[in-house]
Amino acid sequence: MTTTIPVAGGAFAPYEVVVGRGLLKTAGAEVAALKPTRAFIVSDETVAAIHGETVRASLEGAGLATGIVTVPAGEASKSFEQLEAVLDRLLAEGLDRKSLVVALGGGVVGDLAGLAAALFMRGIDFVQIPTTLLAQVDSSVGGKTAIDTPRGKNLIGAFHQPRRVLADIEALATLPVRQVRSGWAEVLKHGLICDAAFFDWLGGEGAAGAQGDPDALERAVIRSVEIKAQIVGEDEKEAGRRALLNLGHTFGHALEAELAFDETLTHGEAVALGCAMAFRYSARQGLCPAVEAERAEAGIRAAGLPTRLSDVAHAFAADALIARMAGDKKAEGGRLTLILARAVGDAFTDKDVDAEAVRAFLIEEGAA
Ligand SMILES: NC(=O)c1ccc[n+]([C@@H]2O[C@H](COP(=O)([O-])OP(=O)(O)OC[C@H]3O[C@@H](n4cnc5c(N)ncnc54)[C@H](O)[C@@H]3O)[C@@H](O)[C@H]2O)c1
Ligand SMILES: O=C(O)C(=O)C[C@@H](O)[C@H](O)[C@H](O)COP(=O)(O)O
Ligand SMILES: [Zn+2]
Repeated sequence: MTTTIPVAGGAFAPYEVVVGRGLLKTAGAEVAALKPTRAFIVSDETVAAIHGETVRASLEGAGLATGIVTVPAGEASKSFEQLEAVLDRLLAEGLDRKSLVVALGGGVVGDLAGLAAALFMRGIDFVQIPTTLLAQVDSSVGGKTAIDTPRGKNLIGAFHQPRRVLADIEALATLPVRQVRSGWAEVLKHGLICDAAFFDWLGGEGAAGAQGDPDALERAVIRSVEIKAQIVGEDEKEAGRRALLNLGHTFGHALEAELAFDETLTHGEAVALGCAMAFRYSARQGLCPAVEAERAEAGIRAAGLPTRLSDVAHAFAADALIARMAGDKKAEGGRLTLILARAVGDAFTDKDVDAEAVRAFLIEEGAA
């Protein structure tokens, strides 16, 4: 059985996210229905070795000319160097404007391949086949594509929506447990933003999902995609409500950048810690009851995710973190923007954050 979730709102061509089992094997027919001249796979070395042949055979079986380009696994591949390598390969392969890119992998591959598709001949179609939980619940939906630079996270990118998203729950069976938990962080984020009942389910009946239980994972993917689809349908380019999806990211991206995007923290772990910090900061500023910040932190920690700077083996400096946060894409005219909360399930955007209050908070949190 599959579940189909529409992503629509008028600002872009509508598309569907299909969630189900065995979708890697049937991807060929789904892609062929879009009638491309070719369907070229972009993946990373790890995913290509596990799932590449299934998808390649499915595309070929559906009569599509195909091929595959891979990048090394990991965040470091969201780089100018790998973007250039992928684009050069697409050119060398002779793809045309009616060719289609198939992004097969986690958020790194989706963001990189999506940006390559946005740039190739000024924009060609792409299909997302997300193989991590994080990519299924978040990065494959909504059209944000990007690479990092040493100056910060996702600073070079484009909005480019996929034509279709195929989220195969069976693909998650090979995912390391650390990566399952990492994706769970973005799932928890969706509950923290706007669905307190979902957040409580994730910590109760649904908690097995964080350990890889496929039924709980499927429900978590479906509800997450419903939440994200509704928000991006209203606000594709983050003029307003979409910024809520950045809960935990202003802190989280600053931590990732300070760690030079190494493996100390995955993106999901940084977001988990960032969400706990956003709730504690909200409580400190009197915007949210302390008990709600404790509820948020307990739910995140119960899933085995970090909630405190002391959980990370690195000495962070408050000023360095603030400088990173000032370079965040949400900052306007030098003012920090943070996504804060009144309670679990009730996040809001604060565009006028006092940097001195954040500095004091970071020092209370253990930054130097
Ligand atoms: N565009 C967006 O809206 C958006 C949203 C959230 C996150 N992101 C981005 O996504 C990235 C993180 O994505 P991620 O967490 O998927 O990381 P990732 O793509 O690096 O994947 C994590 C690891 O899992 C491996 N892997 C992937 N699928 C596998 C499978 N089925 N079996 C075994 N191993 C598998 C990968 O090779 C990699 O080593 C970050 O760069 C983040 O900024 C983007
Ligand atoms: O889709 C969005 O909008 C999000 O903010 C989702 C985030 O989980 C994701 O990490 C996104 O890439 C962050 O966007 P950025 O604009 O802060 O780079
Ligand atoms: Zn994220």
